[in-house]
Amino acid sequence: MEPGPRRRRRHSCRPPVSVFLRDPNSGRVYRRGKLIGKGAFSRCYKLMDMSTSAVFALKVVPRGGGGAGQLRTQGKVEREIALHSRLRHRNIVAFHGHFADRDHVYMVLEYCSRQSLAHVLEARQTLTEPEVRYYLRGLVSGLCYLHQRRIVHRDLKPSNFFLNKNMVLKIGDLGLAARVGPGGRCHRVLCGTPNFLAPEVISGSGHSCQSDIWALGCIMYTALTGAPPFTAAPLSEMYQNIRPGRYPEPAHLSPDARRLIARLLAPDPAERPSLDRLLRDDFFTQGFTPDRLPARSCHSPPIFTMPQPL
Ligand SMILES: CC[C@@H]1C(=O)N(C)c2cncnc2N1C1CCCC1
Repeated sequence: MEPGPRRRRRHSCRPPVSVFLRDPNSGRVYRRGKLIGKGAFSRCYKLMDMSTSAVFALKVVPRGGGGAGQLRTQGKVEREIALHSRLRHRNIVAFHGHFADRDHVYMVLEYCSRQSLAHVLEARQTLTEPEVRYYLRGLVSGLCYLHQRRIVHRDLKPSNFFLNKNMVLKIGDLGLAARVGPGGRCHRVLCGTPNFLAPEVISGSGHSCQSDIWALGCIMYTALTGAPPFTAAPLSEMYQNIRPGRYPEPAHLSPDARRLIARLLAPDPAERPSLDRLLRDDFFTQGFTPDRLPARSCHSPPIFTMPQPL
């Protein structure tokens, strides 16, 4: 009997995630809540600590039954845990613990009840300049912490910027993050298609802190105009626009915003501002930055009442 064609493993035959989970390292018992999302390699759930009722986000990665793809996923997960578990910063998603059983690897992460900046952009299309200053300030602060530890994120994009109930921005998903070598570059092959690829990454010189800063430029442009700077299809045409840093001039933005975007999207990585120079740019110093945002700004433009001079 000829063996039939090997059936590709369908996702449906993934082992189930039990409702009660015990972290053997801490002894904590958690109750798994509803599924809040599915990625290519992971499923995410709401999670409650049974003894404190504290709520977390659980990221579950199945342990493969062998096979090349699984080995890569295992290495990837271990690297993400090794990197994320050592980080602690207000604008980085808190890592509360990890454990594994026969079928899965579990990561207990900070729960962000207002989802991500991608959801805000989906609801609002564009943000006001004060809101963009607010989000960029949190982003720059978290990114500074990563870059000081020689870690490049490599996949900065709105869906990786989570928002907690107080609208504090938290950089998450360090699955593609990597330590940069002494030359300040990371050449590890990227097993994901990052959104905002910098010219030097396309030309194969590898990721650096400056390629994260290019991504900030793409995010600032997208949040202010409602569309990414480089969108052409096919990919080859988009790359032809990225290399020289050619994007549609956002005419209706303020001159300070246009100038900062042009600096961040400089084709030469050495010309892009460093993170601390970024916060001293006129865009930040000449404009009002709110200390916090109202939750309603997730779906409608906030009205900032300036403190009136007495
Ligand atoms: C757990 C995965 C991811 C995440 O990393 N965090 C911190 C998070 C924190 N809070 C809510 N959701 C979070 N997510 C979502 C779940 C579905 C897609 C991404």
